[in-house]
Amino acid sequence: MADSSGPPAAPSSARIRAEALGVSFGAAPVLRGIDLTVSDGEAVALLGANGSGKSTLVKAIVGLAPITRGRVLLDGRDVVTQRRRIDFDRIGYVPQRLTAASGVPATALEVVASGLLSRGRLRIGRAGRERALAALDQVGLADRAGESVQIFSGGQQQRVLIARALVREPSLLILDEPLAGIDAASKESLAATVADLRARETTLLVVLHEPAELGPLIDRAVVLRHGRVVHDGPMPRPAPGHDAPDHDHEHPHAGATGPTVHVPDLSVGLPAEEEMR
Ligand SMILES: Nc1ncnc2c1ncn2[C@@H]1O[C@H](COP(=O)(O)OP(=O)(O)OP(=O)(O)O)[C@@H](O)[C@H]1O
Repeated sequence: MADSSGPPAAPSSARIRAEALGVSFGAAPVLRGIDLTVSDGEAVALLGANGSGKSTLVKAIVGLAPITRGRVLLDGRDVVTQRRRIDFDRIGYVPQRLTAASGVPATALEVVASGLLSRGRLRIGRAGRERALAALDQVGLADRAGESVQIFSGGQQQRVLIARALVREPSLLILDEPLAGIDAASKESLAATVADLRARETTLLVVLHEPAELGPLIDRAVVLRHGRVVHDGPMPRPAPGHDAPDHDHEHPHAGATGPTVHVPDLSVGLPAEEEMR
């Protein structure tokens, strides 16, 4: 069986481990030999220009992108060959640019409680509702629990979706651009949620658009460029001009306290953000 004859498990502290990971869509390689480790309790940001492969990498990590080379281990288990042995109940994933409003009228509480429906559990019950309310409280929306998500702003809907992931009390949470295109109040609330998760020692992998986002809450940044890791270390500090589309060079940062880092193009993708509005 693949489970018993598979390669040896990763060190126990590694929640996520990508080894020489390659993903291709048809003939087009999107990830080209990614090595990445996220250890237990770490908060790691994934950065890079539009199209560099960030979403594809997080999808591959949860087994939703076709792995053509290398492997991904979650808690030491291969996401392809040992998938059934991975405890996905403790792993939360919030994809990019979804809305919580599907066209079916549902309250925020109902959307969050739906995160508990799994393994044939078709009823939520009072305890489930209390957990859903607690998760909404974690994202600052407990007072809106009974309202329809259809009237929520994009940022509030994003917070509801994060609450739906949090209701299972995940010990590992993967967020794909949670701050993209959302209002200032929701950004502030999500930063507070992330601080709360850090206090609970939740392991985090968060795709971000700019290095400054969530800065002090992040332990390490991994920067992708054209499907490769070009930086894995302290959060880059882009100087003025670093967000120009053609900017890509190496130089020391005057007065920087941390090490000099290679800062690739981290340009903000305004069109993508506007899609959210
Ligand atoms: N299902 C797919 N089929 C074909 N190509 C895809 C698919 N998913 C992603 N790609 C391509 O892979 C490349 C990387 O896309 P990805 O969404 O991972 O980038 P990203 O870094 O997350 O970008 P953004 O910051 O704009 O979200 C893009 O060129 C994209 O068009």
